[in-house]
Amino acid sequence: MAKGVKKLNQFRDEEPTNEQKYLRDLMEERFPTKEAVITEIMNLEAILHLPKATEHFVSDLHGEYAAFDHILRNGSGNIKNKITAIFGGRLTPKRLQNFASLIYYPEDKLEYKKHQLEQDEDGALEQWYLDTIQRLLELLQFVSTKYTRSKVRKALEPNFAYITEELLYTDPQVFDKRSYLDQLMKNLVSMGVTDEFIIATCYTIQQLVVDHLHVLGDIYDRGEHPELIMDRLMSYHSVDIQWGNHDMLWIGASAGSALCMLNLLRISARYNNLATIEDAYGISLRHLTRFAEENYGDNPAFRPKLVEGDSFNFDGEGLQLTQIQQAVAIMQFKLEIRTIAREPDFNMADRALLTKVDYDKKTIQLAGKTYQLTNTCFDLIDPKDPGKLTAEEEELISGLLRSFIDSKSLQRHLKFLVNKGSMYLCYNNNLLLHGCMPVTAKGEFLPFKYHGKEYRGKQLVDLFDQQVRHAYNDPCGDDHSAADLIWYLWQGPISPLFGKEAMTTFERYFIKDKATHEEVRNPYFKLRHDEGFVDILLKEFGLDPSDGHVVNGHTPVKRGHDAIMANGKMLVIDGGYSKAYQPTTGFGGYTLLYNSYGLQLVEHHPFTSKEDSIVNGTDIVSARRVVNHEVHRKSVADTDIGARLKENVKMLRSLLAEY
Ligand SMILES: O=P(O)(O)OC[C@H]1O[C@](O)(COP(=O)(O)O)[C@@H](O)[C@@H]1O
Ligand SMILES: [Mn+2]
Repeated sequence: MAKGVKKLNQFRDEEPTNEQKYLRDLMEERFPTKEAVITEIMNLEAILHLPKATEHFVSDLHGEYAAFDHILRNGSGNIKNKITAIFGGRLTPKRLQNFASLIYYPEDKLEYKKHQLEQDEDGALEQWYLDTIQRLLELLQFVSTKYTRSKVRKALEPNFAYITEELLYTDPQVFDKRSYLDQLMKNLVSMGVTDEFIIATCYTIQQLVVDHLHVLGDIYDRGEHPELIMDRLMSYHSVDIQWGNHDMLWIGASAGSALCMLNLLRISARYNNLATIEDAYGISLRHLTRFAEENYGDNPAFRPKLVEGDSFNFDGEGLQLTQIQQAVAIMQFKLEIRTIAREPDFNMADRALLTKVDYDKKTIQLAGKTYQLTNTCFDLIDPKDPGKLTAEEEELISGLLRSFIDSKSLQRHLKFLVNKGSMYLCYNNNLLLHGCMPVTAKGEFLPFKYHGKEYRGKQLVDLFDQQVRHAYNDPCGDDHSAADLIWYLWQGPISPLFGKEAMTTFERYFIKDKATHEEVRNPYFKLRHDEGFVDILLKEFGLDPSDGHVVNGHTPVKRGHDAIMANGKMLVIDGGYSKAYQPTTGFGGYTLLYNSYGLQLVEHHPFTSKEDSIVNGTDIVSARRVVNHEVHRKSVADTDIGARLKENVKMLRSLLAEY
């Protein structure tokens, strides 16, 4: 115990918990003198009065790295807002936009500018550098005002921290200081580091404009580069993730669920993204490809989906993908029978579809009706035991599963996804959840029976959260059940991440009647328009309905359809990044910003390209809508971090009383 500190505080009403005692001990060690305690109290009290920092919400990234990267760089339009706030009226709209794209893509924009202005003989480039540095400093100053100096320092590139602080905090109007500042600027030029300085400052501005990022799930599947998104998230300054149903497939594969792995392989073949698995994660698909080529032919139902820019030749690469998709789909349908049989709690016997097929007549019985099957590819199915894998399928699956578990690059990403992620998150009185909370038509939380106990509402998502971690951390355990539960999260009828009665993949491949393709949504999706229902949901998670919101991703919102529901308490922000879904949604999707003034929904145009932004200054923010405007501007004191700081202040005050 530090010198001069009396034995534990006698004046507290209640006996402190072990955790409180531990924290106090730590505090005593960190602040061993009265002066140190006073300084820290003053520091924390000052922080509590700063404006609340900006949170940025994105969702359903689906492997679309370039679009996601752009949205991070422009802070969903927040950088442009700040630029307009300072330079509006001083710069033309074109110059504002050019300056914005310098901040988004500093390296490329600098090259472009140099190339553009180098030929000018009257020193245009030099003037541009001078103006640009001045403007950057002005902007940096503006975006720093929300933070303590120490936080700003942490966001600076260490090599330029000293010089930036001098430039930032010295008043150039004071005459004596002016020559000092001029000298600093000259030094930047004479040492040939102006470009580095500009680049570093642009990234610092990006970092300060958005303090914290929430990713509401579905990072993986459908798009080309989920692995680049994961790398970007891993180096982002502050982020949390709520898992999506697609993310579950990847976590499940690494937790030893063959069924999850087969689903993700099937989707990867369908969207022509097997390169992610082979090149980014180093998992060889040679054996699978050979097996598929030997056993399957062309089949119109299994051809890969074309997105803009794709062109297939259906007797080459396209045929190979068609063969792989069939091979994997059939193994998937076989394994579904086994899993459904060994997990009676899942209550999914009606989805063991291969057991309902008449293999001679090529028909299936579904809900008492018989349907003709088309485009079948059932040669490797034993009609007497349709769940049985052939010896080669068996070997193929176990080899692939081993490779998923052994892939170091994949495990690096998934470990981060599991550790930074969760089923849901309560953050600053908002509930963040990818899909839904399964309910009855009356809005009562649906029970899920698991190993003899019933779970519903918050308890249910907590159960899933705990089991996902358990399965991921013990991928080779004998007990299948936690890994099976991850698959249940992908397509189970009471999965909060799926939110539909059944996934009709089989029907879409083999049955013409479109009525069988429909996936019936849980009543949650209707009820979430109702304010009373959203209030109940918030209360279930211990949040205050008068101030809280629920944020969901998962369901693409069509342009013109409202993403703001229940009197502004329910917000749905499926990003719409997925190129494959843009023809349906008609635009680039929504993101959300939450700053000290309130929440804003941001609408995006589909992303074109980085080059377009650099050369033409194209931005993708199309409109912003205020969800709510705080009557009193929110400060750090009103946030979760603020609540923790207040606790610390309380503890420090009691410590002070004892010195
Ligand atoms: O468009 P695809 O590739 O056929 O996938 C459709 C499947 O994806 C799902 O929509 C799930 O994905 P989302 O979470 O992106 O909605 C299923 O409900 C559906 O069966
Ligand atoms: Mn989803």
